Amino acid sequence: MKLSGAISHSRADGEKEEAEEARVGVPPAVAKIVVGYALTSKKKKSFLQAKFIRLASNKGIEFVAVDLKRPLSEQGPFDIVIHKRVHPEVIVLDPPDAIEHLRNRQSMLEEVADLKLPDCYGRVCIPRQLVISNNPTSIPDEVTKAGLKVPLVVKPLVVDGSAKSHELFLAYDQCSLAKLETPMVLQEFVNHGGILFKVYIVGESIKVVRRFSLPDVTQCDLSKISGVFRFPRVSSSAASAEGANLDPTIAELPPRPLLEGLARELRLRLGLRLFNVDVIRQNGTKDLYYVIDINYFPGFGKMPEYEHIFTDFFLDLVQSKYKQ
Ligand SMILES: Nc1ncnc2c1ncn2[C@@H]1O[C@H](COP(=O)(O)OP(=O)(O)OP(=O)(O)O)[C@@H](O)[C@H]1O
Ligand SMILES: O=P(O)(O)O[C@H]1[C@H](O)[C@@H](O)[C@H](OP(=O)(O)O)[C@@H](OP(=O)(O)O)[C@H]1O
Ligand SMILES: [Mg+2]
Ligand SMILES: [Mg+2]
Repeated sequence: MKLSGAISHSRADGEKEEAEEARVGVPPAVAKIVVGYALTSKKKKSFLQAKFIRLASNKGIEFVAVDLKRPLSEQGPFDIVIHKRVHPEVIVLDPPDAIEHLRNRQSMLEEVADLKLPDCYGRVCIPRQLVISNNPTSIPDEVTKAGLKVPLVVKPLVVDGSAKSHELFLAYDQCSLAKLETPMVLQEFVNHGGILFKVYIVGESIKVVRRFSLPDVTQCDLSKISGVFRFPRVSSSAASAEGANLDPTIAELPPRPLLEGLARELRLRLGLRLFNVDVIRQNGTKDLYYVIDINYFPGFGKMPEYEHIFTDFFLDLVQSKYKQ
């Protein structure tokens, strides 16, 4: 099969003809790269948009669903396989172990905490956080012992693509935390002027966009409010922060060299090529950044120019394999 072999040249003639017949809408002369995908139907809808399929098809790239119930060796042949499921037969892009690392909100940020980036363009760190695995009644003590300050963002420990794993709360006091479901991560809330930077990484390309985020919490809020409050997925909402009339000092993008260094290091340390990083800048500072979330294969369909970035990425992947 074609997973580790060269593109169409490795096929027997009969096999080649059969494969080309199955490629609806792709002229045989340009059909060169078959990308197998094993994605949830939600992910398929957000990623495989008509415009992208058209553009890729014009450049000889075709997408074929991987049938998870059949051995991969009976399918394809594929040049590239993309997936967002741990599936033992398919270890192509990216390694399941490396993806697994991002399915836990504690391990996902460990590499960022260990980074030693030069700080000429700013510092990058992570908020203080604590994992609570069981016995919610001991939470207030554990929080005090860990020296965590309210407000706290409460996040499910495991991120598995379900809506529940994106159900987040903001806690204004420690006592109310006892009623929440474990295992969870308690992360210090960092005031950041209500703007978040989503840094998308596709191989060596990076693309950064602004998104709306949670507003700052003041000392006055803290003295008046108590309890835990569920909050919606602010940064994924349809309204874009890109066109909004934002305070330039808050909305100014992080320096490009800082993001490039961060992306390069994370790509190497995580061993992943398709992910995004949520970055905020602490309010009142010019250069103190926090990474609060890393997502494997996020909503790339919302990344500007994703069709071109992915098409180039796939072409580069295949070309470098040839060179090797
Ligand atoms: N430590 C923090 N300080 C300030 N705001 C935060 C913090 N953590 C999360 N937020 C806010 O909550 C939002 C959701 O948090 P997070 O990105 O961790 O959740 P998620 O469910 O993994 O989101 P995504 O849809 O990006 O996967 C962030 O986009 C940001 O607006
Ligand atoms: O487009 P951004 O703002 O980056 O948000 C993404 C999240 O970060 C991803 O975690 C979502 O994917 P999962 O729901 O599979 O985790 C992803 O789901 P999607 O691919 O269905 O759009 C998005 O919600
Ligand atoms: Mg996020
Ligand atoms: Mg996330």
